[in-house]
Amino acid sequence: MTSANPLELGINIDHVATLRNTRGTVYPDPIKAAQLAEDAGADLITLHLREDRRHIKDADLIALRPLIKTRMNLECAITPEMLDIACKVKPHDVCLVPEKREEVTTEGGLDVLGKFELVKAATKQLQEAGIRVSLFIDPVEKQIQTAKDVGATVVELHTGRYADLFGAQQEAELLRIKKAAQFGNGIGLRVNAGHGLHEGNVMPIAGIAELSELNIGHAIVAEALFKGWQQAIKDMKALMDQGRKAAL
Ligand SMILES: CC(=O)[C@@H](O)[C@H](O)COP(=O)(O)O
Ligand SMILES: NCC(=O)COP(=O)(O)O
Repeated sequence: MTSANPLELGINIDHVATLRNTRGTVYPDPIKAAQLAEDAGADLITLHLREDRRHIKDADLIALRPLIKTRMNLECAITPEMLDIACKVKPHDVCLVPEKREEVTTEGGLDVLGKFELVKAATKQLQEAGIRVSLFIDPVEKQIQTAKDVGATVVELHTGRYADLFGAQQEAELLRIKKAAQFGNGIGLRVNAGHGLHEGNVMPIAGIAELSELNIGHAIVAEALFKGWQQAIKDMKALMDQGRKAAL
């Protein structure tokens, strides 16, 4: 029997801020969402400070940092501005993600291979500030190995393609993610996963014993509209536990 890594749930609060920003009100408050999420069992809070600030604002990040009881995982692009902000705010983790202004949401993983020196320098700068660095990458062994080569200790596998597929194609992508997680674990990396996960597709991903953390946001905010924020988080945790147990 495979001994599984404990599986943690990171709640991404980006789209609480999206709803707030639609009218420029102060509600719903992403800070309150983060605190309620932690009380409901979230193991960490993830937030993505995008260059265009379409949802999370600098003020959200700064206000939340001292209030975090679990762990803050800041997602950001590799730019001097973002690295400077990260080194000032000092979240527990930074997950470096690719970013294009015109994208609706993150479309793919970071090309660590193609941006080796840039990623290596950013990783070093963040680690020297005491921040653990994760790289958001596609489930590709060469990208995982290169993540290790640039000094990252964590990778987050992009599950967006898995989320968009169905049937045999989704099964094939699930196997690709599983093999990537096994490879990453095998070379000593902490392997996380995220993007596009929801109640209907999370269990098979949770069943991958080599994964340590799932970051989920959009679908939780959506479910919260019908069952409430904390119930949506508790239900997702329960599905993750079921998925993990079913695979052992
Ligand atoms: C990196 C990732 O998949 C998400 O965490 C990211 O935050 C998606 O961007 P939006 O939250 O802007 O959709
Ligand atoms: N890194 C993935 C994440 O934080 C949340 O992605 P999503 O669930 O909002 O698609």
